[in-house]
Amino acid sequence: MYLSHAETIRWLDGVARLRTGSVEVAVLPSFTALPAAAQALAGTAIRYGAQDCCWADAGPFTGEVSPAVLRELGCSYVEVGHAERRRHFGEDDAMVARKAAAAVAAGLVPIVCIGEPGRCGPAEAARACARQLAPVVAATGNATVIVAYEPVWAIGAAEPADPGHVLAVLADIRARAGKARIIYGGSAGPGLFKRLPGVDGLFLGRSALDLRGFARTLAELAA
Ligand SMILES: O=C[C@H](O)COP(=O)(O)O
Repeated sequence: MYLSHAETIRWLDGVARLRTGSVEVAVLPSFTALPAAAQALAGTAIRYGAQDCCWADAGPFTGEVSPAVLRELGCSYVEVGHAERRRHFGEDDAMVARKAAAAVAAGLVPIVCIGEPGRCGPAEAARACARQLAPVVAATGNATVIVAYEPVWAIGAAEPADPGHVLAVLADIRARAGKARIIYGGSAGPGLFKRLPGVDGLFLGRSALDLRGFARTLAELAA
């Protein structure tokens, strides 16, 4: 919710012109921009998805958005369990797991956000992530899932978490997450990827809104 609708459309047009090379790129704009994303990204390798979904495909859930409808709109991915959903909208680990399972059932790849709420050592952070991840693993089985490790305190911050911390927590997540790909988010941007060996990708927030910075990050992932 950083951009207006008109700004989002201009941003999507810019994203469509990015050189992605071998990097898999997906963007997750606001629900209202998904048809525009379909149009702007048609003919590119860039996929798109949503920032949340309901745990049900249809029924009496006023204001919610169905994962089946997201698929109908051409989404490949849907983010579930972002820290802001957990903090402002009361989403708990069980609800996030239900959403992830509903996404899988609808043919979407869930991007499941986990992360410790406050600054702490890697062992405590790994315990918090394990608690959040366990119901998701139980609910999604062998399905394709992406785990976005986002230390909550690093979201919207001046700097990402220290790479040593990230890599220590990531090792524990990887041991619990089966074949899921694990990406890092939280003030990620240019210069970070090479400092996180073994991370499968980055989850960009603010830095992706600057298309020149987005392009630099993409070039680093492609290198
Ligand atoms: O949704 C985006 C992530 O929470 C990261 O945001 P940020 O890169 O602006 O800190």
